[in-house]
Amino acid sequence: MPQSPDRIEYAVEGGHRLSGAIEPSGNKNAALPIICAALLTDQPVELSNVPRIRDVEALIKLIRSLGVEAVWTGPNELTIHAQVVQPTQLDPDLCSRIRASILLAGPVLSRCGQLTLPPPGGDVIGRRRLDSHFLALQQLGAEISLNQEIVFRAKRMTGADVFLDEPSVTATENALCAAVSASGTTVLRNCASEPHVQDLAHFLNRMGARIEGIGSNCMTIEGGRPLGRVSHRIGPDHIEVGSLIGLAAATGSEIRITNAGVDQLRSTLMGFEKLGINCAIEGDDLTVSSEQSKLIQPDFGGHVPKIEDQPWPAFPADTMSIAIVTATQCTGMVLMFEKMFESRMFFVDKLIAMGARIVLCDPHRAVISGPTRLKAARLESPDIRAGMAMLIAAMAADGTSIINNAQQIERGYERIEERLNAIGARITRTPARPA
Ligand SMILES: CC(=O)N[C@H]1[C@@H](OP(=O)(O)OP(=O)(O)OC[C@H]2O[C@@H](n3ccc(=O)[nH]c3=O)[C@H](O)[C@@H]2O)O[C@H](CO)[C@@H](O)[C@@H]1O
Ligand SMILES: C=C(OP(=O)(O)O)C(=O)O
Repeated sequence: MPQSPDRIEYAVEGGHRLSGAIEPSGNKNAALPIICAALLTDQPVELSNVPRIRDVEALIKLIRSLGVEAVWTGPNELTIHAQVVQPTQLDPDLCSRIRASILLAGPVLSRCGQLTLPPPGGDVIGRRRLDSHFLALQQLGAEISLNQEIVFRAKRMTGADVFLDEPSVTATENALCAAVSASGTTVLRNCASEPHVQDLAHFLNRMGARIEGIGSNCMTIEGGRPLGRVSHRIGPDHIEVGSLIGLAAATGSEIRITNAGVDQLRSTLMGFEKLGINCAIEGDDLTVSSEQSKLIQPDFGGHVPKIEDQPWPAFPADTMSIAIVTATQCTGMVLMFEKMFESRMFFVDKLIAMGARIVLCDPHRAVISGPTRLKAARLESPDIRAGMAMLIAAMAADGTSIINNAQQIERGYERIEERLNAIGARITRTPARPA
């Protein structure tokens, strides 16, 4: 049956081993706030290593609708010139497709003093709180009212001592963007410090801001400094690197992940080591050899080990679905504890249908006992990472699986079928990607 061009299907022939080198794309969750932060200056901003993914394309449409120029000057090079920013009505459909639409709040408030934002969306993986955003922006001087849309207003933004109620990633990013333009000093306590938060902070400093404490949970921002022209390269996506490690291990492949950003991978590598998967580091490259024990490492005394997500620098929440599918191909038993989102684990019913032995104890905890042979299935991708987990399961399974709703995967992974096919995968995308 013909599909709408916006609905993507992957047919995945399982059982093929991958071999070769692959480079991760730029970090989705760094590119999105940095694109928004480019609106803080009326000077041109040149970005490279920008992932060409659906979330980025949606955000570019949104900033263009505000009168901002955004031009692709190369496959992953983007120039943004926000000579003017008009806080006009934003398309509710585009805003609801991505979580990152909320990231316009800090920069547009700083630049225009007002913004009316239709509700943001993003992955449907549980409640997506906005409270921390409001708490931070209000303390910096914004007034916020909620009806069908969120209305932000600020006559003047002033630095403050802000203690976030939780280390929310996007709330930290919004607060940073507001604080660099506010007059006076802001101290941002209990803030997030993920690689993408750090990347945004370094980008802002390059623009002329003064942010101290980058990488920690307390940043001090000297606001009101002039912000100008900047060139910046987006860092590698550590979640994509984790996905590639899981994929290689689950399919018994040998791959080299080049320019992997190894400095930011410690907790990810520790998580996979618990599954008996060890990567070799050479410079900034990572090799996953096909000779892995894949023996789940019990805790001392032979107890069932646990992989749990937590705010940075601990194991990332977005790598949890990948760790779950990888564990189905490992020997032993492991508890996966996803603490952040209430619905992220529900996709395991699809893995169970493929033959995995998983007990979903409650919405946050699943016990996996492996290894199990997976058989092909017809799957539907509910979100980016569950979609990637299904792609890994399908590539490890016997037979050909169909993954529907694969446009979800493409929200976060650039040309993934093309890049994996180049190292031996057999994925057919419908509709075919234009040459
Ligand atoms: C565009 C973007 O950057 N999206 C990322 C961002 O989303 P986002 O910024 O939306 O996520 P938040 O950091 O705000 O929080 C995610 C969830 O975790 C809960 N929470 C958070 C901190 C904490 O200490 N305890 C706790 O339970 C929150 O209540 C919320 O339900 O960060 C998430 C957590 O890394 C990632 O999954 C998303 O990919
Ligand atoms: C949850 C994710 O993205 P978003 O916050 O953009 O929905 C993700 O990247 O896994």
